[in-house]
Amino acid sequence: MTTLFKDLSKSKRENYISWHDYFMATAFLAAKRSKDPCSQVGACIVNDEKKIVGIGYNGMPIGCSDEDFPWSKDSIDDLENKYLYVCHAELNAVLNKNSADVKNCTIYVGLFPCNECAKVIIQAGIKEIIYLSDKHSHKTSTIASKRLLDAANVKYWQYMPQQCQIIIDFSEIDWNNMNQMPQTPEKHDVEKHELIDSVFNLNL
Ligand SMILES: O=c1ccn([C@H]2C[C@H](O)[C@@H](COP(=O)(O)O)O2)c(=O)[nH]1
Ligand SMILES: [Zn+2]
Repeated sequence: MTTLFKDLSKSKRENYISWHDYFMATAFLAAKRSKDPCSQVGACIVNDEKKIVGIGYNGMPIGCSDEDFPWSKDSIDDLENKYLYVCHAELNAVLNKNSADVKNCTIYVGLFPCNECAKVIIQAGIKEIIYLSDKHSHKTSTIASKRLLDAANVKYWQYMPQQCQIIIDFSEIDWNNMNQMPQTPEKHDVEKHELIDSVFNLNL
């Protein structure tokens, strides 16, 4: 008898995330590391093989403590505002690159790049910017940025994610399966077991 039903075990999952959502979500995940109380920005650089070659978020330079440098933005003393000190997400993503260069790459970023980042993007050879928010579009730094990017033929466009939320749920993992210890446990299996124990101890 021929079956009228599709064998689900043989079909691929349908609700996997798109490339654009994946790279933008990666930028957003990086932004979660930011200490900026007002704007957490993340950037993710991707090459033409869809490989991530750089990730960054806005933060104080190495050796400049997040505790000692200011995070405010409206002190009358410029030296007490973050702007003179913080490294922007795009700069960090380029500097953190794990490839020889980022020529012809695309950068995914939560906030439209400022003029300083536009210069870095252009000089690094990045050819496309995909951004979410343009909340500083009225600022001279954004207007100058667009002028630079237009002149240098760097494409930019605003992305609307296909899913408004992507939830990372660590408890989705198949703990039961991971818990099956082999007869002669390898070192990594013991570590896995310890991890499971510590997760359960945290009541996750
Ligand atoms: O191209 C950019 C522009 C800004 N940022 C960072 C720098 C600051 O930490 C915040 C902006 O702070 P506001 O309070 O929204 O002015 O965003 C960046 O990483 N890249
Ligand atoms: Zn910038």
